[in-house]
Amino acid sequence: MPDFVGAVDQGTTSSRFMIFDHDGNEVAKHQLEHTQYLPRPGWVEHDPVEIWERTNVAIQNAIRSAGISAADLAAIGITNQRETTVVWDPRNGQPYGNAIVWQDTRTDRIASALERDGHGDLIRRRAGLPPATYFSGGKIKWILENVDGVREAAEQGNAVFGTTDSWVLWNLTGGPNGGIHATDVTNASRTMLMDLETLDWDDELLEIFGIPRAMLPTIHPSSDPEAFGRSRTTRPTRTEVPITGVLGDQQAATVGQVCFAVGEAKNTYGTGNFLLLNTGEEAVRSEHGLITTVAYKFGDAPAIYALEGSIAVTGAAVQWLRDQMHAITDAAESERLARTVEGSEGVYFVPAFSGLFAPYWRSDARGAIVGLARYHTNGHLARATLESICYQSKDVVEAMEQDSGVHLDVLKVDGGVTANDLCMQTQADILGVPVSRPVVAETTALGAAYAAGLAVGFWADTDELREHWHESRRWEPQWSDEQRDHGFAGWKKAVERTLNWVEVD
Ligand SMILES: Nc1ncnc2c1ncn2[C@@H]1O[C@H](COP(=O)(O)OP(=O)(O)O)[C@@H](O)[C@H]1O
Ligand SMILES: O=P(O)(O)OC[C@H](O)CO
Repeated sequence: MPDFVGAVDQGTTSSRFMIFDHDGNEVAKHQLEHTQYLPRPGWVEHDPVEIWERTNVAIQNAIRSAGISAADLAAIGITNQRETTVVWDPRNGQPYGNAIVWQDTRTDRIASALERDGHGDLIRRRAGLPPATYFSGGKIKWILENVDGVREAAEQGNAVFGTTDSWVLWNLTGGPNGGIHATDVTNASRTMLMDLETLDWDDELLEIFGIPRAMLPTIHPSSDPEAFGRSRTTRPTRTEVPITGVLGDQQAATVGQVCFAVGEAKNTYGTGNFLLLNTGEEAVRSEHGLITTVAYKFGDAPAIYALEGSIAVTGAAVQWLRDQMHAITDAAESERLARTVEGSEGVYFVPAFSGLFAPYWRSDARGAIVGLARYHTNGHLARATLESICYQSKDVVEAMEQDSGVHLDVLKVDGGVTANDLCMQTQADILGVPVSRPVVAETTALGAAYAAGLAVGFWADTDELREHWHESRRWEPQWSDEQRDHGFAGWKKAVERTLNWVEVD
């Protein structure tokens, strides 16, 4: 058996390839950002060709920097930004336009029409999701209705859909020359088109959206020794490596954080925040604004479900400070700037750039900064930005505790923003529970590697994976209850101010 497992992490801001050893330690990594296209207010796009080319370069470079060859990889896993929708021509690999990213709100009218036409309950019941701009179904419908020739092409089998896992997998396994058009249950559970119980595309949902089944990838378990084929492009040796794990990035982080028992949860802080709570073999329905999703399915074992609190804009608010406001020059500077003041002193920033996701699901919300006086500085704005990440997480933790009855005694965290010490301390203060980060912070790629490695026997079982998890850092709450309650009440008031801002009907 080769000594390593590789993982593609095709994220919202970058694509990376990571190589792990048998103990789950990082051996090598190569990461490349891709362009964020913001052509109109509310629109967010990526160029699928750029994503694939950069992913491919990241794979080659990571293998080279590890000083190994592709033959040393026992398997490859793929994990990805979920929901982001690519439609392409399988005859030549040409996409029909840019990918519509999960944060994009152009489908707000489609989402509200689904509710108005009485389809909301069926979608919630069968797919576990509220009709929202976030999920892929509306994005596919938008492309079919707005991009010339795509509907006819789809009906003839010349336009296929995939989230970026499928796009990368198809290219990695040969593209127009026999590429495999597939996805896994976790990614399919983000489309509004899959029945959570049968784990297959649902004809009634496809009918509602007007999407031909022929466009859709085949759905497989997240960990499978055969279904995803072999990588044909892992140069320099061109050795074919089996691809045996595919799962959405938040589900992968759940696996990487070894949340294998009912009641275990993690919160990932990237472009957005995503808190997932393992609910076992039961697809628990939320009454407090969370969504029901597949956490993972390993081979023939039953699917494991999760309750998820998805937040659209967290690290992206830091990117906004950097790229749009030019208040900082890099993400880490947000911490230095925030430390120039003692606190946010009444300023709240609600970054509802894509409306509000969990637990509000309000596509009519837009961003707001409230509580400003002439006294305030960009230091307060930076504080309020970091606090917005933590207050939004508090909203979903509260919803999760109400839905599940599980009271978190510690919050396991990971993702780019967890490098921000002040933000993590603020999170512990606002939640009133300790926050804990593992040694391997790249839990997303690690989870994809675990799914791939389990399928080929590189790791025996989930008990073995548990042994790899070690805490690197813990933040203890320091605020008084009064301070915490006062701060959260202000946040709730600020959120109110953002609602009903745009017309979506
Ligand atoms: N030190 C930091 N402080 C605050 N935010 C940070 C810091 N470092 C990175 N980020 C944010 O983390 C995000 C990237 O995290 P990552 O986990 O790579 O995200 P993704 O998987 O969504 O691409 C960016 O939005 C960036 O603004
Ligand atoms: O790429 P990330 O880490 O921002 O994750 C994006 C989510 O998968 C969107 O649902």
